[in-house]
Amino acid sequence: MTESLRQAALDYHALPTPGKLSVELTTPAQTQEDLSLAYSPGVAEPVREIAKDPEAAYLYTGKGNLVAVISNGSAILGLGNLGPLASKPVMEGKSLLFKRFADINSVDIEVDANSPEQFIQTVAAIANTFGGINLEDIKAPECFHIEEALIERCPVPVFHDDQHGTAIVTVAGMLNALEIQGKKIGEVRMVCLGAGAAATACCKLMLAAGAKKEQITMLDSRGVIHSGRTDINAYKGEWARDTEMRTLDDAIEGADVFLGVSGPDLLSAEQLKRMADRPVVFACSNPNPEIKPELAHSVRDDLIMATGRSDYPNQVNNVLCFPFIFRGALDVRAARINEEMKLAAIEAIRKIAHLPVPDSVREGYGGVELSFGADYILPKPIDPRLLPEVAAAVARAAVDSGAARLPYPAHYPLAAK
Ligand SMILES: NC(=O)C1=CN([C@@H]2O[C@H](COP(=O)(O)OP(=O)(O)OC[C@H]3O[C@@H](n4cnc5c(N)ncnc54)[C@H](OP(=O)(O)O)[C@@H]3O)[C@@H](O)[C@H]2O)C=CC1
Ligand SMILES: CC(=O)C(=O)O
Ligand SMILES: [Mg+2]
Repeated sequence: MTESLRQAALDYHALPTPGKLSVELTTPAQTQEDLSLAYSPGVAEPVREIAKDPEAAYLYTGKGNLVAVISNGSAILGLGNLGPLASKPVMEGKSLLFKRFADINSVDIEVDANSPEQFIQTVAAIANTFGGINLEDIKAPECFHIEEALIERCPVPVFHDDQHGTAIVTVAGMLNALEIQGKKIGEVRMVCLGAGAAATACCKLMLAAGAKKEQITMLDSRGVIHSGRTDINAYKGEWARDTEMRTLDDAIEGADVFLGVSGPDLLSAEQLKRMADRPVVFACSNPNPEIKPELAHSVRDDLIMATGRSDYPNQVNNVLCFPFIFRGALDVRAARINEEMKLAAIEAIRKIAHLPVPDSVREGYGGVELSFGADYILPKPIDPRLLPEVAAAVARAAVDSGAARLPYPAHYPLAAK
C-alpha cells in the first residue's frame, strides 16, 4: 500500500469523528410527552406485551432490522489472529455495509473469549437482542463448531460470512468466469489454496453448483491435503485426495482454476504460467491477493483475474452477498439461512452481471465501460439492482423451502438502493 493510501485510510477512519457509524433516533424525543412515551411510564407497555409474546419484540423494538456483526478477531481478513479489538474497524465496516446497501441497522461486537465454548456462550446469551447474527473473521476449524452450535442455540439466523457469504459470491463469479472462458464447472480442475473457513465453504458450494470433488485439490500451509496426511482435522480430511501431488507446484500444473483464500503473494508468475489455457484465477486474500493482478496479466493474456479488493476489476468479495441475503431473510423472518436461500442468492447475483450496467454504477467506478466479459464477471457492490433482486430471490427461496415465518413480503420488490 502506498504511503498516501495508508494515510488516507487512517484519516477516513479518524475523521470527522472516530469510526464509521453512529446511532440515530427514529421517534420524537423533544417534549415531556415524547419522553413519557419513549421512556417511563410509556415504555412499560411494550415491555408487558413482549413478556406475554416474544414475537411482539418485532413490533415494538428495532430487533427485526438489527444484525450483530460478531468476531473474536482470530482471522482478520488475511492479516491473521490479531485479537478482538484490532478486528473492530473491519466489523464496523461490515456494519457500514449492512446499512449502506440494505438499510439494515447493525452493531459490531468484538468478543474477548478464552475458548470457543466461552464465545458460543457469550453470543448465545445476547442473540435474541438481534434479528440475525453475522459471524465474521473467526478462524477455522473453530468457526465450524462455533457456527453449528450457535445455529442450534440461537432463535435467529446465524451466518458465518467468511464461509457462506464468500462461497456464494465465489460460486456466482466462478460460473460467470467459466462461461466466458468456455469451460464447464463439472469438467474443470480446481486448485484451492487455503483450507480454512472460506476455502471449505467455497469448495462445498462449488460441489453443489456442479464441480467434481475428485477435480478439486485443496492445500493448507503444509501443502496438498492428501490421504496420507496424519496432521489434518476432520474438516480438512473431507478434502483429502488419493494423489501423489504434494505442493502447489505439483497441483497447479494444467489446472483450470486457482482459488486463493489463504494469504498474500503465494502464487508465483511461474506457477500461473503452468496453468491450463484460459485459466480463472480468484486471488481473494484481503487486503493482499495471492498474486497481484499486474503480475498475473504480465505473464498471461488469456486469464480471468479477480481479487477481493475494490480497486481492481472483478471484486470477488462477500459484500456482494451478506447485506442482501440478510435483507431477504429478515423480511420473511427466516428461522435460518438454508442451502436453498444460498443457491437463490448465487443465481440472482450471477444474472445481474449479464445485464447492461446502470449509469450510476459506471459513474461510481470512474466512468469506466462495464459489460459482461473478462473484466466484469460480477456486479459492483454499488449496483442498485442487488438489493431488490437478491433479497427477493432469497425471500422467495425461504418461503418455498419452509424457512420463512412470514409470507413473501407484500412490499417486494424493494426499491433499488
Ligand atoms: N474476498 C473475500 O470475500 C474473502 C476473502 N477471504 C480471505 O481468505 C483468507 C482466509 O480467510 P479464512 O478462511 O477466513 O481464514 P482461516 O484462518 O479460516 O483459513 C486460512 C487458511 O489459509 C491457509 N494458509 C495460510 N498460509 C498459507 C500458505 N502459505 N499456503 C497455503 N495455505 C495457507 C491456512 O492453512 P492452515 O490450515 O495450515 O493454517 C488456512 O487453511 C484471508 O486472506 C481472507 O482475507 C476470506 C473471506 C472472504
Ligand atoms: C472480505 C472478508 O470478509 C475477508 O477478507 O475476511
Ligand atoms: Mg471476513
